[in-house]
Amino acid sequence: MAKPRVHELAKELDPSGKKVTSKVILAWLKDQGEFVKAASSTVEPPVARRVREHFGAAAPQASGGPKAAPASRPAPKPGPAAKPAASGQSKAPKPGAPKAHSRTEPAEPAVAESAQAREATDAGRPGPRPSAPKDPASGQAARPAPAQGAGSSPQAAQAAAPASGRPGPRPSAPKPAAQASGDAGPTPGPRPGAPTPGPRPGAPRPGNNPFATAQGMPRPGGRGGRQGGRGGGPRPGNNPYASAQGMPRPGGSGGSRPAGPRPPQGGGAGPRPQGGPRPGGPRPNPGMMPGQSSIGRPGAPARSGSGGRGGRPGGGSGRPGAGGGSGRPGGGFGGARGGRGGRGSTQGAFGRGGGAPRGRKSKRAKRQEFEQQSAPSIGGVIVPRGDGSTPVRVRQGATLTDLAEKINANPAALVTVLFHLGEMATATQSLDEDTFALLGAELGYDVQIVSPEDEDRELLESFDIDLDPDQDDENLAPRPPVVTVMGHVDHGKTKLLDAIRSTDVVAGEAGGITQSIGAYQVRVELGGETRPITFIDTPGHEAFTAMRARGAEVTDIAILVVAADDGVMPQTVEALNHAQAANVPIVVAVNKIDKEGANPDKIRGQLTEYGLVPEEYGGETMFVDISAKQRLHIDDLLEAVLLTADAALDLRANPEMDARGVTIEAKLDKGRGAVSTILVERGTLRVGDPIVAGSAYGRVRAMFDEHGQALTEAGPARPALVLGLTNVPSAGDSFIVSPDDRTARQIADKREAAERAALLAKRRKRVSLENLTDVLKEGKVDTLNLILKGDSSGAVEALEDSLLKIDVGEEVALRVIHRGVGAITQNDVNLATVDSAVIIGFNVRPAERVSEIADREGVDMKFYSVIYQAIEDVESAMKGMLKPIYEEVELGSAEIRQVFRSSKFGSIAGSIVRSGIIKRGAKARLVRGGVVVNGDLSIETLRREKDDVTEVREGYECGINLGFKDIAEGDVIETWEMREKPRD
Ligand SMILES: Nc1nc2c(ncn2[C@@H]2O[C@H](COP(=O)(O)OP(=O)(O)OP(=O)(O)O)[C@@H](O)[C@H]2O)c(=O)[nH]1
Repeated sequence: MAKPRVHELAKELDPSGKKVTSKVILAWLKDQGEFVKAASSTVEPPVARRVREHFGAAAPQASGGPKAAPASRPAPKPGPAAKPAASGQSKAPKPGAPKAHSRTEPAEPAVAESAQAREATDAGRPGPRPSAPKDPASGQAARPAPAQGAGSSPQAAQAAAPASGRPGPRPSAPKPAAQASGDAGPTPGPRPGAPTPGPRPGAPRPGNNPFATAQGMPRPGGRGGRQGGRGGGPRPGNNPYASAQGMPRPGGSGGSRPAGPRPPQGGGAGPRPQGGPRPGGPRPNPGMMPGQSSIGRPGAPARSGSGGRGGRPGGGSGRPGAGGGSGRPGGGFGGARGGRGGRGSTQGAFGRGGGAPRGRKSKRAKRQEFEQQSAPSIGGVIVPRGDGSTPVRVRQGATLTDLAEKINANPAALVTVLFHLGEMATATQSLDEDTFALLGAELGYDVQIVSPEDEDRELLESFDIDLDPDQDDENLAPRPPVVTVMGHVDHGKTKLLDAIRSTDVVAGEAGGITQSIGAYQVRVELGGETRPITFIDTPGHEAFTAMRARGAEVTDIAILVVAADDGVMPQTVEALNHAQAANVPIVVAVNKIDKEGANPDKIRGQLTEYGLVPEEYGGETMFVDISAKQRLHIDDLLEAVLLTADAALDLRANPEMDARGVTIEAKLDKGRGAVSTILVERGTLRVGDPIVAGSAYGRVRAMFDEHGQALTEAGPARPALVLGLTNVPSAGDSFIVSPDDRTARQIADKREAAERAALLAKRRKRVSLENLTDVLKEGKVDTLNLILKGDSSGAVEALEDSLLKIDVGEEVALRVIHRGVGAITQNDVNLATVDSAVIIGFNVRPAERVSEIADREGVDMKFYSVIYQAIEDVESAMKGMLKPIYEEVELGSAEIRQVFRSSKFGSIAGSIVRSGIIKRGAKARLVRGGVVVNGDLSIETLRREKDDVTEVREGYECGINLGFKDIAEGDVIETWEMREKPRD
């Protein structure tokens, strides 16, 4: 619908052009605060409607014509009308009646109805209108302000107001003249703060300017009385749909203040506007926002129900203007809305909308209050409290944030609580079990750390991998026993294992056991049948216990070696204790019976004291006298092993399932990558199977047995060398065949994350408030943190064991914070940076660019190829006696681009110098994939083109002869020289 122009409206309203001229309308509109410039200006439909209402009523009257028609009246607000009706005044229209007026429509019928409405409204309009008395003299002033709220349609006012003797008849009907003069605005409704609806300032209200951005925006407060006619509702501007219109104005006492709490207005004289928020009205709430409240709240009376209140005569109510209840008194727009509200739609929606949130908020607030009341306050923070035994499961290496998530607390609050308990930790720092226990006890939770085994089990279960052994008899088949040899130092364990290896009845066919793969199988003749026995090739209970500590209980039977010439020694006892603790049956090998002074009976007697009673003494333990050196009675020993297994154990496993087992040993091989010796416990491992071992995963590329023979499959208790893992697992890591490669990778990743978290938990510095002072005081007391990297897990373990045996008194402690197989990585350097650790590389070198990072971070890296040197250095360093006589100074490195074989010179490395200088005669090492292939080389010859040179600089190509054949493209030649370094 096109927007009408002012002159069109004038013509429409008064075709004669005598009274209602464009000028008059313009003046009125300006007075109303509308932004209109000239007669040709368009006005928004709601404004046009108000013009029609105003002049539609006024013009005819003025002209003496019929009050007709075009009037599109504001909704006469049924509510107030209803009340008067109920009060018995005349034939008040029913609540619904005003509806007829709520439409902008020319209505002859409206005239008739409006009479009723008038009466009703007037009757119900108790309040003196402060603004009204202004100019009663007009004679036409009987017509009340159009803004008188619900019940006060202009028409009604016209007819009834003067006669009704209302206390404050409001001469609101602005006389055209007055309007024209601009000093007596129609002021549809007074406002509380503006009892006198004063003349409007001349400034046009921008609400009618479609380009104005500030329509209806807060206006400075000085406009108090101006818009009284708008009743309590905020002025909606000229756009009925603009949500931003009619925003509350700061300090504005103007009538547009929609629903804010107002001071009570006294008695009937109160200038309270119609429809304005009631003094005792609602507190501000979202529902009172302009645009909502203006309709929902002030307009509320428009509803038939609440209209009663709105229309209640002012007597005693102190709400003089309450009759207006509509809140949208004069505004045609508001009235129209009010009319809808009268049907309960808009009003209801907005009205409820205003109230509900308040209710919800209140509930929430109450709940929060309740929760806070029930929470303990420790260190001034609020933390939810458990009932003392509420179980909370957290993984190893969990942080306060993890715990906070489980108990629905704020991590920062937990940090505070912990601090008050004397422990300092950040929210994201991994904590150990004790700390969680402490915190849990304080807060009423039973914090349980999920054990690594449980965690792993849960992890595998999450991938639908069930670790429970198959107990179904039908599926089980006998398997060989797995045997570990234990005993005191030098009692002949290694010798015995060698002797056993040579007894393999089929070794001859396969060429004997050619390589040590960490475990091997021998076949033994017993009772006419050939039976295999699997031996773990790492003697000693340390390895056995280390495996157990990792959850790998692979050993079925232990052979306890005791030298007959020596007797039971401390480690003999330790070993038998470990075996007994693991419920592993023991077969005693009384060794060195060939030696003079050997007394096997003495051994039997001694061991009886430890619960190992020989069969010949009526016990259950088999003792076999042997000589490992002379390979005497080895068969008897193996037979005893089998007999013990048969007697004491049920060695069966299901070979028809996906394989599971344990990694016995693993290392990084120069040419073959990660090489792991695994022992299958159940099922059958086949080439091609995707497997995951600890945090290593991959596909079985190839398998070999201890004879170097390729295997296509390995059944229960079968040790095998496996190629194909992407990285090196740790000894004792269990392995499983996974459904697919992807699952294998995911499991490995998750295990790695768990390991990292556990490691972080372990290396948390245990500094507490109690011991902080001590630690500071003992500044000289330090811990030497070490990170060990080596080319095989065995080497790393050996190095660690040896290092930890170093005893340098109580002043200095040594801690291995990380160990691993393979090149030194950036992660290692990062860890060393955090914990001020020294990195020890045994036969390994840093990965690419890692030296640089270590240099930058000031991380010390030491490289060794002989264990005792490492031990010596560390020991000296700890004793403060390490005199750095020489230090290795890197000279430069070259990458081999091509290898030339010459019968005369051997292998020549066609290389390019990558960094520094390569000098003839310098010491060199050959590095392949981060692993030192040979660390004891030197640059024997150095050539540029065909010339012998003494040095070649970075970026140049050269030919290098290392005097070493096994060189390959991609290898790196690192050179260094030893320089004396003064001890600082
Ligand atoms: N006469 C004699 N000597 C033996 C016998 N068994 C081992 N030895 C010797 O005892 C010494 C130690 O033997 P190992 O097999 O290295 O003993 P071990 O228990 O493995 O020693 P550690 O690895 O140090 O724990 C070696 O010199 C062997 O030659 C034996 O039956 N008779």
